[in-house]
Amino acid sequence: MADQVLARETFLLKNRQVDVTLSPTRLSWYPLTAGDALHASDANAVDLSEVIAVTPVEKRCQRSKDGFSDIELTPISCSRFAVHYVQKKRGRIWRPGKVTFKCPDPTVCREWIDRLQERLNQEYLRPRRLLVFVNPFGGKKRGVQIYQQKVAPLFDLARIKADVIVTERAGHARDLLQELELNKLDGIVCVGGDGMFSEILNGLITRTQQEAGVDKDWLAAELVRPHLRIGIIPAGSTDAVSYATVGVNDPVTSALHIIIGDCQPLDVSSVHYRSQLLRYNVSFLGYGFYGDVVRDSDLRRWMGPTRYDYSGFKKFCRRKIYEGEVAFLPCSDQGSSPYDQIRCTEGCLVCKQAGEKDKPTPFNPSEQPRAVETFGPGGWQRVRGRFIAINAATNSCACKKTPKGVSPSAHLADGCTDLILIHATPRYRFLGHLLKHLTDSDRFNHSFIEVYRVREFKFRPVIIEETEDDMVEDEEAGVLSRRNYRRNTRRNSVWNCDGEIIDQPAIDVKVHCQLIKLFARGIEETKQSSCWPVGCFCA
Ligand SMILES: Nc1ncnc2c1ncn2[C@@H]1O[C@H](COP(=O)(O)OP(=O)(O)OP(=O)(O)O)[C@@H](O)[C@H]1O
Repeated sequence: MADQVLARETFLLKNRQVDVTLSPTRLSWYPLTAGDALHASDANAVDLSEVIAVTPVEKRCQRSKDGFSDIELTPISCSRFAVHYVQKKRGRIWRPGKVTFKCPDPTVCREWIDRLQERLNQEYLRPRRLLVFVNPFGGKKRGVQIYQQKVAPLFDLARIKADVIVTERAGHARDLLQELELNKLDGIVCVGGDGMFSEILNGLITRTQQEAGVDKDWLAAELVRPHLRIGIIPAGSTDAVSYATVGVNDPVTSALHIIIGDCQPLDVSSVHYRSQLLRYNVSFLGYGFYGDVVRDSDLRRWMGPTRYDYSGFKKFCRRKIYEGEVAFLPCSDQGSSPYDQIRCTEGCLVCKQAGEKDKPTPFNPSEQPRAVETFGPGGWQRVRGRFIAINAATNSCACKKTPKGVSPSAHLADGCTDLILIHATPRYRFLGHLLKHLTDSDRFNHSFIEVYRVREFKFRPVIIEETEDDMVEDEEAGVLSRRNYRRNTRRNSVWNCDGEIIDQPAIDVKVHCQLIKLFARGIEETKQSSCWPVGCFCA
């Protein structure tokens, strides 16, 4: 099928004759004259799935040939068409590329444009109509500029109709998603950071459950998958979701993934407090250190992205300890582990198998039980301890600061989250663990860290009584003075839920396998494979 020739013609490319062939999946061209090889940097084939658009080039300016006026420009009409396609650069960056063919006559040119356009129309995953939300205040406040200058021209080129809404307040996009007509859309795009993405995610899933009559507050509910895909144009401070699903935080790359209709399923965790849904989450949940950092940094938004460094340093110096109990339901796939070094890349087999196993069952509202399970039986395990941090990484959570992520082997769509328990330990050891996030080394190889791949977990904080024993133990470790010990053990932390704050410490979390789909394709393998998962300093 791939070798079948649909059309073949001789055209001019940069004034050289080329033999152009169209197959069902590729457009390729080769120089006809021996020794007339194309320049090494010129492509000589493109996959039709990665063609952005085909456009006629009606007129072209050429220098007059009379020899008297070099600078005089004469428009001449000619028969040309341009094929715009995705060019892959270093470090998983994509850019639009263009090749222009000159045809023997206008009829042939028209025929080729129609033929190529027809093939593109058959790419049914490509979006035709999108709803775009732009956060004008995310990251460096360049959301509107990024959309207008880098994204809108590409959407126009690809003939995508975009309805653009610039948000006026926090929560605006989430509220609009409850009322707007979504039926005619092929996807929703957010221009902003992780907080903005979280709004769209929560708005879309909530709307879908409402329409399907699913009780979102019921922890055991089988949630219904939204039919719309979400696209992320990164314009925030961290852009962790973009890093984890595309590999870079580059607006043009993400726009091109949207245009060609890439599709990446993604796990979503629902976070509950008692019998109430608090939020949906896709990447990171952190209590203790990371909860304190997000709470502190939220008060310093005026500092821009550097607020995370400042608050991180401050909270590291404080090193608070929180006591509590974690119960979790381990992943049913015995072969999958956070230590297995199997990285989730484009076309990941682990995610594929999880998706096949976890086909959604039709929803029946009459079957909803109301009982709320606490620390349930049936495979549940518990760990009680004094923790610096309790983290859950539903994907690698890679970002610029942590190129390989919080949990490098976590998967985008395996229905599990990696639960990382960091027990109380002296500062220098915790620092050793944190520094490993900057390198390739195994960040879990410490006696004070336990990691489990789980489908569900619950956390209950414990306000501990101070005992002599505890204090002696801490003093022996040389970590905390009595005064600090009292100060450090009394208060609860908050949860950092994809960069937003959840105040209730006692939460129940359940991962919903492949609940949503993004316009992305996962982390592409590159020749510089050591640079996984991108954003890596050498990319
Ligand atoms: N018009 C607006 N005015 C004020 N806040 C807004 C507006 N639109 C959205 N928001 C809120 O701004 C918050 C932060 O936005 P966003 O995530 O885009 O940027 P960021 O926090 O800088 O990036 P990141 O989350 O990647 O660190 C979001 O929680 C969102 O709800």
